[in-house]
Amino acid sequence: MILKSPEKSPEGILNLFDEIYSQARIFYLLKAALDLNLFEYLSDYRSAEDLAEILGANLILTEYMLKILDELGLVESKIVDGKVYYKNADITNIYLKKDSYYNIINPVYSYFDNIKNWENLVNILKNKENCQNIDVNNFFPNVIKRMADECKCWELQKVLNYIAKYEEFKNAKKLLDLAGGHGLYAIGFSMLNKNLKCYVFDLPKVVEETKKFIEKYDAKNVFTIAGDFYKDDIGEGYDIIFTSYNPGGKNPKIAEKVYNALNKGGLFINKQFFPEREEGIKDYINNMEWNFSKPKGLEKDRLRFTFKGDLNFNDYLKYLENLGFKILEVVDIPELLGFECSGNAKMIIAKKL
Ligand SMILES: C[S@@+](CC[C@H](N)C(=O)[O-])C[C@H]1O[C@@H](n2cnc3c(N)ncnc32)[C@H](O)[C@@H]1O
Repeated sequence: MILKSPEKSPEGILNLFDEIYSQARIFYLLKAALDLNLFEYLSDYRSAEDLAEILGANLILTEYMLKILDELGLVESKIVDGKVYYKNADITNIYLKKDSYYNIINPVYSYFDNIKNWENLVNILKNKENCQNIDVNNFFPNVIKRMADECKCWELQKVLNYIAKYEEFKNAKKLLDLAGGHGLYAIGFSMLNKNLKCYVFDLPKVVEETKKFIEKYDAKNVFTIAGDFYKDDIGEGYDIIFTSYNPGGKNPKIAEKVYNALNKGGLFINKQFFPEREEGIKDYINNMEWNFSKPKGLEKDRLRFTFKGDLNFNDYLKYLENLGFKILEVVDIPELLGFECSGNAKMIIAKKL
């Protein structure tokens, strides 16, 4: 055996592990940087010595960490008298510093939480029920805080400004944000149209959080309705029903409820993921993760962001038309945002005839 090579070289296997290991190391380096509040100290240029001292960290490791963060575009460097100084890049100041209104530190930490499931994958794989015993009422109050931080720094403004151009919006008096969670869309709509009364419908424990956002933004024309949209009445007489990333957003029964609750001539604006094809490893990983848990009260289907009873995109549009909607527009969300994001999100704008 010792004199005979195998038929194939180990290059493929070694490179695969090496590449993945490098990415994993960067992942944990970023976690350490955030755990140490490293970016909090780099608003202005500092040397590695200075930073190591502040953090109580090893100098050589701090130097390498800064070089890596520089390569990643999170800090920038300058050399003065042969000495290197580092400070945060602009995007780091905007998104990774605690005092920035737009910081997304909380959503970023969900990566560090979720990776624990992958460390525990054998157990998850062997637990054939794949059940985490949380229910929607306890799960969503945290999810929506993360989603508020995420949407408020780009998607929220893009969507609000897009919808504000509609005459139907300008003339609207009553809007429902169905499964509105944090309520930032409703709050934003109420700022764009001062004559509009906005209602955020969501689960009882979630609307307790919504109320905190309403108070924070001093939104006098935004109100909450606690309920379960599968079982409860969602109200009536709305000129606009908006809904975003709502588990019922591809469900025909919810579409019918929306139709009945809208005034004639009113708009149904539905922003959802329509993941219809699996196109490779990223989709497989995301869909695998989606199947790690099944919170009680959510009938998840196999693909990420899909639920039992959902219609696919084309059938959903046809269903809306059969109900009596005219599809005015379908907006491609990555196009609206100006960058690619996974999940094939679309915003359907339909008018009740
Ligand atoms: C993914 S979050 C979306 C939040 C917000 N619309 C956004 O786009 O950022 C889904 C929302 O649906 C709500 N939800 C889930 N099931 C619900 C139900 N049966 N009745 C009412 N709301 C529900 C959750 O509480 C949560 O606020």
